[in-house]
Amino acid sequence: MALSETLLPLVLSNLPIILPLLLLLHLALIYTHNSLHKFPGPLLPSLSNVYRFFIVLRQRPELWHQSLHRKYGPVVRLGPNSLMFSSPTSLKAIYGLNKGFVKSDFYIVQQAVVKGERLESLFSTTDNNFHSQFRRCVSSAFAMSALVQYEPFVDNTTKLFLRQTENLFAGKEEGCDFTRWLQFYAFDVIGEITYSKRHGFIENNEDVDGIVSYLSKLFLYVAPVGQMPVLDTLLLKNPIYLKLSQWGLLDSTFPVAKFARDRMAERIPDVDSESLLPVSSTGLPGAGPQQPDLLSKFLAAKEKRPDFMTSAEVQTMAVSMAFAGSETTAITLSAVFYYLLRNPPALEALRREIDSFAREGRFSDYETGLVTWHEAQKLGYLDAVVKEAFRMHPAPGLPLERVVPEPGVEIDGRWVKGGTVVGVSAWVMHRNEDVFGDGAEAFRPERWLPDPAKVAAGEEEEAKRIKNMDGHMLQFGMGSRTCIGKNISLLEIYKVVPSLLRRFEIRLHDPSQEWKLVNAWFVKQNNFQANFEKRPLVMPEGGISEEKV
Ligand code: HEM
Repeated sequence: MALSETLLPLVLSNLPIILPLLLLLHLALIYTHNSLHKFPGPLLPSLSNVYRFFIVLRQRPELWHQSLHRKYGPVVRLGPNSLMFSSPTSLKAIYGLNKGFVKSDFYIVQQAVVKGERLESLFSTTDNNFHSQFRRCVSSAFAMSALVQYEPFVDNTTKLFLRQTENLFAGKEEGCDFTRWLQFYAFDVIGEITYSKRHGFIENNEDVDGIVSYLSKLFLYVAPVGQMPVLDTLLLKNPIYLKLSQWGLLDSTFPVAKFARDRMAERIPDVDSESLLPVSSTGLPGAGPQQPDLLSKFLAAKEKRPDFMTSAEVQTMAVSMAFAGSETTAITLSAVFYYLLRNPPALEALRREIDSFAREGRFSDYETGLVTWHEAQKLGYLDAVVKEAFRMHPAPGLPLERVVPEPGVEIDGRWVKGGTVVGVSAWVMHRNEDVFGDGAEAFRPERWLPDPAKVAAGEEEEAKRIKNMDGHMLQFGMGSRTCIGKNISLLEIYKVVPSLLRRFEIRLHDPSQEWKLVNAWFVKQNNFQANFEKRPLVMPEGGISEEKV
């Protein structure tokens, strides 16, 4: 008798037992994958990424991450192949330079598709070699020393922003959707720094080409799908879609990419050094002072390294500026104002600082209220407020995932096998009381200032405490993949916050209303309505000198 004749009926008759056994075996293999069963964590997420997908879909995963660490300690198993850490030492182990970690597939979900091909950006590439070459090509455009060149662009947009805030919202009882208004500001500043041309959000007080809502929707997709990247190959990057895109039958180019393409077309026709210079905001070449903008620097990098930087890299870089630099800056600005309005003593202290600076005649502009980067550097309480807002509300709301290199590494004294996805969440790290002191849940800018009582006991200790806090801030990431646009965003934030406070009294439209957070990779605020009243500029006590007007 053939084996199949005896075995098949046996298997079939025992299916009700065999199937559950196979399922159990399968689950046991997942559970023990990479020996991750040795790490604490809830059972269901360790068996399938579906659990995490739904948590992120519900848009407040940072609360889940915080509660997991409270319950399980400094390392938690977050999925079949992923761990989340929270200790200060894990930061260096995971994000330290030259450790060989690469970004996880979460970032591949964020890659755009152009003509059926995935487009790797500086932000989304998972290839360390490609990344380091790319970063080297463009890094000088983002150096602190380049800021001086961008300040006139930020000034243009900020002055318009102040004017429009007065025209559109001052004295209006209905107030304004502050987060949205700050988003318009951030998009226009980035447009101006990148192309010397604003998109027109502030002028028109509208979401030009639906860019803001497109980006929001994209992040709502990226965040949950990034928990199960395989879904992306069934959804936005499915083979049919890729083919249609390759054949040109489907053009899903993001509106910012179209804007970038048009600006490049204006400059690329004859690429000599003259044509790399930007056209002015009016769009007329030669009108107004010419400053090098980011696009001109990316084009110059293309000239210098044609073997690496093609037009595609230039365009990707230009588009990344809007992708990575607008929402994140707007979120931070919203956080600064929300926490100030919710904490009147902090708002009062900042006003006092700005007003006495004005009374001493230390601002250069007493007409529009604009504050220069150089002046803002001298406002110590402003610095404390901005840092505290970054701490309380870091823009990235998910762990910054990295893949452990083979054969594995030791993190916090525990061996983690190669291939495991690990990460730290800024929302967890920033509330670590060992680093940030007691009451880390509360907004208290004073924690960033030397405590006068302790200074008496030795200034060095206080300086060390503050430096240590600085070293554990994760809002810009850490290590080789740290935010390249950090200086640009700081330039915007440190200028526009005091400028707005010089010009306006700002209050919450309805203090009984809390803002509503949506964590879709970046933690955006909704329901933040504010009212503006015009405020006379505080003048210097000794009168105003001619050149300061
Ligand atoms: C407050 C504002 C900003 C915040 C909170 C922020 C946050 C971040 C974070 C957390 C990362 C690292 C992501 C990771 O490791 O997974 C990053 C990378 C990056 N950011 Fe920003 N960012 C801000 C502003 C900007 C601006 C203004 C620009 C452009 C002008 C920009 C461009 C980039 C780019 C290109 C990268 C990728 C860098 C690399 O991988 O080498 N960001 N940003």
